[in-house]
Amino acid sequence: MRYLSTRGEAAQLGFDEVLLAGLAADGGLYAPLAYPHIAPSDIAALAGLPYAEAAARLIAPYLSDSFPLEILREETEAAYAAFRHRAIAPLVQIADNLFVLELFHGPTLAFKDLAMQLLGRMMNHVLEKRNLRATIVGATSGDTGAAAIEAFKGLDRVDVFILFPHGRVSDVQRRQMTTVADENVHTIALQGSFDDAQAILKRLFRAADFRSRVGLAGVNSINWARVVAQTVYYFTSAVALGAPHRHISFAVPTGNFGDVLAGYVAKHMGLPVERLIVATNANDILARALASGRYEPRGVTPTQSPSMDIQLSSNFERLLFDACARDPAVVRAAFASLDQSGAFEIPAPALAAIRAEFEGQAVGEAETTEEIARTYREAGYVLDPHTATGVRAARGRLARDPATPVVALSTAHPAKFPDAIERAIGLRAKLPENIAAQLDAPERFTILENNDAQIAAFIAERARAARN
Ligand SMILES: Cc1ncc(COP(=O)(O)O)c(C=O)c1O
Ligand SMILES: N[C@@H](CCOP(=O)(O)O)C(=O)O
Repeated sequence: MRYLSTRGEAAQLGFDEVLLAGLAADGGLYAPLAYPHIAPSDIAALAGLPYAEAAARLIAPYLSDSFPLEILREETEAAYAAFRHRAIAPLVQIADNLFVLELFHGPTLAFKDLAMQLLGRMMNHVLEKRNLRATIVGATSGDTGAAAIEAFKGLDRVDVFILFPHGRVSDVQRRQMTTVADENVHTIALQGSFDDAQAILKRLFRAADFRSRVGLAGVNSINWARVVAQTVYYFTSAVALGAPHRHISFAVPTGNFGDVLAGYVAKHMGLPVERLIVATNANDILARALASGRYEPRGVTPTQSPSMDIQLSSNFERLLFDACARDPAVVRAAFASLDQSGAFEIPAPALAAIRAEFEGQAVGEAETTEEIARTYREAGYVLDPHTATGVRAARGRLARDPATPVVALSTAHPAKFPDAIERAIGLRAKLPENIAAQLDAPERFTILENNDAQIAAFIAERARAARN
């Protein structure tokens, strides 16, 4: 498989290069030349397979020769071996035709582990094969950072730098990142929002000198491998509910648009997906853009679902690219307009194509709290506040289409957000014991200003790859 940039001005690359490249040199995101087609009989054959085997079969068509199926199988098996649930991503029914897909049984209690545990192994494999070092820089609104640190800590070939918005992640999320003692892990509390952190990251990728000096690599959903690994649970959950013989809708708590994009990719690989419901919190740019056709960030509002406190959703660019018939000039014009005037209009045919597959719903703070309380009252099930936005949006969909099952992606364990849970149902969700114990270790992080030069200097000074 070869990959091209959404902005059309960077070289086409193979999978290994895309895995290490992160952002394309022209500022675009890599997308495969075509989505591989999985035949209905091959989808049906996923039923009953271990998650790791399903992952190997679905990811294999995206790779290059350096990853024969046997190596990929070893890596998927190792990636999911330590998950706390045998099914890896189990489904729980909470109402008629409404299912929660639990994606929080990995080591850091969020859906990021499902991709990151594999990405860490794949990246290490390519670095070893090429005898390279990498400097991973990641932006996080709370969960990607912990998952990346867990996946890459202690690896000799990698240094990890994570930028998180100072004071805007939950205590548990911050401690998951800052209590890790490994020397190759560096956490930066940025005086700014997640959007500021991601903007810095993208500018660092475009600084050619810095990029090559430190061997810059990215593990945000900028990295195509993250998106591909996230397609797997759409397949496994849909198959458990009767796909390919039945259509399924998915409601996805959305911020950077990586998770719901994976659902879209799964659909374009052949999975019968009825609707993709983009659930946002009060940071509702995606719901507004789907309704009005205008993509216009309005500044980030802090909420009880902090991981979704995002306005500039990186992966929307990949969707726009497809929706405008893969014309990179349209994508370049849209992002030039965003830079210059703070907004862009989605061209009418692209908007129609997007609306044919997606719908958006913004879920406010009071509704989120209400949803946690309602689901607990009616089903005895505790939702985390991110998942609650998805469940709320799923109920809206079911009111319009009661016949099609809706899977709401549960993106985090409720114990990561104990205050929100206590407010809603008066109970404090408990962390698994091994995780609670780790979080008591001393914290280690550096507060830095929202300033590219300062951050680049901090990274260059500490990155071992810069010293070779
Ligand atoms: C718990 C949680 N839910 C939802 C999201 C949103 O996912 P995405 O950024 O892929 O849209 C995130 C962050 O990515 C998250 O950490
Ligand atoms: N919500 C995310 C934001 C980054 O998303 P990513 O999927 O692009 O890594 C977080 O928790 O950090």
